[in-house]
Amino acid sequence: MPVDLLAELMAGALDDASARESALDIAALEARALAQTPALDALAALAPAETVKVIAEVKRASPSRGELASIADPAALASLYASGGASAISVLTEGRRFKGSLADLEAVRSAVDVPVLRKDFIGTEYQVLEARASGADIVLLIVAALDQLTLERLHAFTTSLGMVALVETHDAVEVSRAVDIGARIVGVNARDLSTFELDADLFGRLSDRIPAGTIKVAESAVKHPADVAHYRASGADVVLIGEALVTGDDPVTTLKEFLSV
Ligand SMILES: O=P(O)(O)OC[C@@H](O)[C@@H](O)c1c[nH]c2ccccc12
Repeated sequence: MPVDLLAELMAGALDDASARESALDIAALEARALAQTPALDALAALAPAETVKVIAEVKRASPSRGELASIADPAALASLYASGGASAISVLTEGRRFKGSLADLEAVRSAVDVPVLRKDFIGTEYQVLEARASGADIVLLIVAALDQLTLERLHAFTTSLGMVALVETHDAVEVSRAVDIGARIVGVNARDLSTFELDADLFGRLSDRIPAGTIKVAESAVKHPADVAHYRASGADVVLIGEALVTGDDPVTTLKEFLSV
């Protein structure tokens, strides 16, 4: 039986969050979250427009691709992304396999004035509060990693904090589960998080199942401008790009090329 990598990533992220919780309890964390400047309006920032939008990701490594970039200064990279025209910045905060942290998220938050996404394996209210306390405006909720009641509860909790969730799917059943909880932003990840296989046509096959009025995000597998054009032609409002931006020499130019398809 193949090891379920998504389950492993989720279990690791939950363990790490429990360790942080023994140093800062949920009441103290909540106080920090509520003391933050209110979340930015990510629905407005990512709203469908005449041209495609990009969420640019700060990503040092991944389990499927290994080391990608050292990124000594995530704030500086995020500023470049914003100046290149990114509509939001995604920050991987998972430490074990993606080599990110909440400190990265905080650094990015103070460097840019576009919405910031906490990209992690989120399964508890504690992690959602951490996102807000570190300045996130958007959190990732991965449908495949959550049972429907938990998904619904975390989605409602995210909204109650003034944030919005990017609800990530990978098949038709998951898209209907996202729609059922009233997701306003639905992502389709071309990468299967259990096997890491890529399917760049998956977004196109699922796109029509996402109702009008929902922001449609195509995630992963963009290497060239033609890949952005492909997602756009299949109905993507927003494309989420990591590897191609962190491994290229010049993220601003790369981003501009992606945005001009
Ligand atoms: O580096 P890429 O292929 O451009 O992919 C970015 C992003 O879609 C990917 O990092 C991602 C999408 N969903 C996730 C969930 C967890 C961790 C990572 C991800």
